[in-house]
Amino acid sequence: MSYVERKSVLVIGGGSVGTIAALNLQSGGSTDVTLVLRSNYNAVKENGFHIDSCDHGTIEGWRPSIVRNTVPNIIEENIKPYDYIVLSTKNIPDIPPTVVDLVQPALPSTNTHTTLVLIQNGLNIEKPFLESHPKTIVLSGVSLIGSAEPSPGKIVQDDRDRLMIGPFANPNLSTSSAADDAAREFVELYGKAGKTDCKFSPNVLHDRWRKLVYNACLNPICAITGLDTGRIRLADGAVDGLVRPAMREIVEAARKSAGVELGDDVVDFMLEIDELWLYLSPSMLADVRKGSFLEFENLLGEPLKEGKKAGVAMPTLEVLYQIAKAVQWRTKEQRGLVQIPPKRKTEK
Ligand SMILES: NC(=O)C1=CN([C@@H]2O[C@H](COP(=O)(O)OP(=O)(O)OC[C@H]3O[C@@H](n4cnc5c(N)ncnc54)[C@H](OP(=O)(O)O)[C@@H]3O)[C@@H](O)[C@H]2O)C=CC1
Ligand SMILES: CC(C)(CO)C(=O)C(=O)O
Repeated sequence: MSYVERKSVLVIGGGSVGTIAALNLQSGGSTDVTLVLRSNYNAVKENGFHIDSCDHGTIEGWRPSIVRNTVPNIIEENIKPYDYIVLSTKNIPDIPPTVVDLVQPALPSTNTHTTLVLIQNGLNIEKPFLESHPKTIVLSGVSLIGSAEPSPGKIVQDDRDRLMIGPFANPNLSTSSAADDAAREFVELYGKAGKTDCKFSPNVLHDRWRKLVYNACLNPICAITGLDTGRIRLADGAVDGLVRPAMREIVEAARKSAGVELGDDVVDFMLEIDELWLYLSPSMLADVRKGSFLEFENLLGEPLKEGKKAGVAMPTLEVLYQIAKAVQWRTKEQRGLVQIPPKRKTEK
């Protein structure tokens, strides 16, 4: 009888993307998944997840092996280091806790066993971990899923899960072959149930810049205007006046700052990647509607910074960035994170 070693996976962030990741990993039958929840913890603990998925169908009352509302402290709780930690929270470096602080209890700085998988949008998201956890293999997960959590514990996935996994470059590791092996193994575990399209994709920088043509442009434009990707295509002049110029700036920034050639057709491709009649709300629009903080630094700020450093003129992205920052400030005020002087009448 052959013995197949089970893998332990900790998924931190059981929202729209993380729950589907946990479901794929658990359904494959070779992993034990622990899922860390926050605002939906009570709802899921009581009733499980209600999942309505174009890949998995409708599932009522789903739970992974373990559900908890804190990140395990593996030393204090005497837990064996996880084989993989998947981070699928929003990545919002301007709002505490940082992702490094969040993961730390389950991933000591000296870790060499656990592979960290970042299924998150944006650029330079691996950089803080390369400093805090120099010997940890960090994988990039670029996801093309369309998924939302309209109420706590209810996950609606209406666009197929396509996930590209590859290792982030890590100058602290002497060879890249262990990272390649970890990425390939994760792809196998994730796709084992046969419900998803998960691929090994070694050119992480290319994949991330390509996705930014969408996320740095449509996410903030939809979030700021309140229009989904179908309506923005129908709105008077918005595509030619706003979306295309923003997308072209990203294409140029990718070329000049990272040597990444995205090809002439990428703007049209990203504009039409969602069928118009899906009226898809990008995750940043969903966040504005929920009054949540925006992931604008990694999706917009980082590519803008890299492009400007390389001498690319990025006037559209600059304005989008400044507006997104003001929207973030509005949420900070609503949540009591900033204090303003009281309103006064003009003194005569
Ligand atoms: N949604 C989509 O279709 C797509 C999203 N992405 C990317 O995937 C990543 C995840 O996005 P998405 O799933 O949409 O986000 P969601 O907001 O739906 O889910 C994130 C989850 O992480 C939880 N979380 C956040 N911070 C913490 C914390 N400190 N401790 C514990 N839990 C925490 C949130 O809890 P709480 O509810 O309390 O905030 C929430 O449950 C993002 O980078 C996004 O850009 C990529 C492709 C498509
Ligand atoms: C556009 C989409 C849904 C791509 O899969 C995404 O990345 C997001 O909503 O942030």
